[in-house]
Amino acid sequence: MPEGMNPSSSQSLSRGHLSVYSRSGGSLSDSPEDAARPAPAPPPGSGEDNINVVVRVRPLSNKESKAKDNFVVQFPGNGQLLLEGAPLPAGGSSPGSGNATKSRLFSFNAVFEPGATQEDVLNYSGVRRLISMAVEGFSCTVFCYGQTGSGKTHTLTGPPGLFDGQVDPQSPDHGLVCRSFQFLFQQLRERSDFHFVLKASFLEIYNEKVIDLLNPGSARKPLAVRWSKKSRGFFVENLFTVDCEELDDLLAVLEEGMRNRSVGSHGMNDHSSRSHTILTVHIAAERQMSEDGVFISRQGKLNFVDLAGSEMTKKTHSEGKTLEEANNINKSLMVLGYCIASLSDPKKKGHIPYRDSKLTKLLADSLAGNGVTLMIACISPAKSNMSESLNTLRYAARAKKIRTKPIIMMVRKGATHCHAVDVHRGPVYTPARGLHWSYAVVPRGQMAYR
Ligand SMILES: Nc1ncnc2c1ncn2[C@@H]1O[C@H](COP(=O)(O)OP(=O)(O)OP(=O)(O)O)[C@@H](O)[C@H]1O
Repeated sequence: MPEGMNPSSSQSLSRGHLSVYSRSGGSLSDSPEDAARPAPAPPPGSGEDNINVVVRVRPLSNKESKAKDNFVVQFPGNGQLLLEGAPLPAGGSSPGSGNATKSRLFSFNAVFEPGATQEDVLNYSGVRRLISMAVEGFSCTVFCYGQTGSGKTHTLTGPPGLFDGQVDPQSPDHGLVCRSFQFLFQQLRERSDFHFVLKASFLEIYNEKVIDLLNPGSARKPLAVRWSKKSRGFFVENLFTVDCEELDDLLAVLEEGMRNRSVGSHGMNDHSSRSHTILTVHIAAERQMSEDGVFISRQGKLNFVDLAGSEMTKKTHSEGKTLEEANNINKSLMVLGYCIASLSDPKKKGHIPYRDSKLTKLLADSLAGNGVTLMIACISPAKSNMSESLNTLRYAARAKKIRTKPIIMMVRKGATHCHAVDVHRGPVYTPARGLHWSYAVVPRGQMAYR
């Protein structure tokens, strides 16, 4: 148990550490065995996928325990979470609702109780399936969302200090990123039918500026975010990408980025991320399709996004530089909130304000494009953080309604030329094999994920 956390708060939970909701045929809540299998095809005809959402509740911190803060979260099971005594909005329809409270029940793909380990999060959040899908050519994103000090960085990379000095890759404190890298290489070793090429990049968005965390020699010179007509998405110009042949190379990328990112201290977290970070692993899988030198290359992607936490500056006692950072963090999270609200409301079919922040430009494809996305909402169980936890859970519940259209991106390379094609997985009939799931290569622009 890392320093600063109250061990008794996790011991007080007797119902196990995980509460999983398994949709029939759903893609999350996988057992380790399920997740190790290749990602199954989505149901025929759907072509769409919901953003999967899990919640992690951290233990009470020592500070919260010392202040005799109450533990206000209950775990009824089945992916449900009950927030006790949440305030009703002032001016609500019920009489006297200004001071009134009500317990609120939420339902997610999985809920991790305070005693859940880092390994539990790898095994039961659905991230193993996401990695399998990235290997197959899908663009996959894991992002952590929540108030400052709620455990986002702890969940993705581990507790503070883990990357100072010599790093032990076997440390039980490692978060989802290091564990995912190990699982990814395990998957690649099992796929000898493809030749894989991995590249990684690591950036942060600090005060609305994109900084390359792998190229600090550039004196933190901000990079431009541009729109690519070809890929119909935003990208960061001149971002450093590193070839990663071995697991150690990916771990070196993680360590380097973690050392270079912006961290600060305020009233609610001594090691607070002052920026949003995005670590991306590009996974190109190439296979020779015919004797005459035609290759198919699948272009998968795995993004790990550690969002800076929303802050009530009164509570964090931010001032000067920390206040400027907090304002930028809150502003970009507000734009993200607008985007999530618009995307989750089927009546709002119009404009989504992606262009209003660098963060939403770079997350646009994960939120509503062709990607597969997992959101990990992190909350504190303390009564003093009730309204922030309620906000996070509302965001998370909204995000769960967003639907994306995952597709595999492939490039077909001939012996003398190379051109892009779109590839679909779906039912194909051949006399030899009958009806079976397979890939179909179609000219760009005639995409249909079936
Ligand atoms: N599940 C957990 N178990 C044990 N300790 C935890 C857990 N989650 C968070 N912590 C501890 O709580 C503290 C704050 O967590 P962390 O820095 O990850 O929060 P954060 O949400 O990333 O905050 P910020 O937005 O300010 O960066 C850290 O010391 C971390 O190790």
